[in-house]
Amino acid sequence: MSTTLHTFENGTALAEGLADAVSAKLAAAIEARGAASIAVSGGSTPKAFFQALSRRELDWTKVTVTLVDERFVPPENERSNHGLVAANLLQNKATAAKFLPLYHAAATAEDAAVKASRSAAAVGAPFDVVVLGMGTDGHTASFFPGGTRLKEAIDPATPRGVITMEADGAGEPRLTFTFSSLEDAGLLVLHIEGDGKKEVLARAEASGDEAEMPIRAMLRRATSPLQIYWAP
Ligand SMILES: O=C(O)[C@H](O)[C@@H](O)[C@H](O)[C@H](O)COP(=O)(O)O
Repeated sequence: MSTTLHTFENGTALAEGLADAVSAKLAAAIEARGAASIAVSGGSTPKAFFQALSRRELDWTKVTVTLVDERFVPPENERSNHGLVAANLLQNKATAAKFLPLYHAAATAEDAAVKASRSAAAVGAPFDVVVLGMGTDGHTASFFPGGTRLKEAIDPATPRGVITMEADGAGEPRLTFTFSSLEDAGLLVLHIEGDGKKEVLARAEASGDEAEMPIRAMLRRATSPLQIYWAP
């Protein structure tokens, strides 16, 4: 498994550079098979990237956008990643894209995960683009240290799909694609910003258990080369 570090002078330059790389990959997929798929992460980091990507000239009607993970809340909840993507990515040119939610108004997070797995089965196998984030605890997606189903989530033998996850620090129950759903994306990206996250990455790249810093599963075992995008 290989990683490549792409360093930018600031977040704005990174957002534009990442939007260029992602839109090129999506356009190539549309050219090759008439469709493209992208799974993005939530959190605070990706907002400027989403806004830059939303302005790129693409046949967005052929693009399916989904989430790497989601909090088990409806889109109108301020914690919703769907809400974040709707407000920042599904705008401008990208308004025409299809969105595939992970959250479903179901009795339990487990019921929602089953529905999300079913609807996602026809989309990402593999995804054309996956953009991961990373928490200061070394989690990515909803692969949290101490997570209820972490071992299952990062096990390469676990099938593609969406599973639930609960963990201290995760807030609500989470819905997350499994490692096997994400690690072979056509373009696999880790987007982090700030010196603090750079230090967390350095710790993750050192020796230690994947369970301690689950981003290590991607750094060590992803099939696709991991493109790390960083700005101070
Ligand atoms: O739902 C989420 O929170 C994300 O998918 C999560 O994995 C995120 O990428 C990291 O927590 C980093 O979040 P920040 O960008 O806010 O640091």
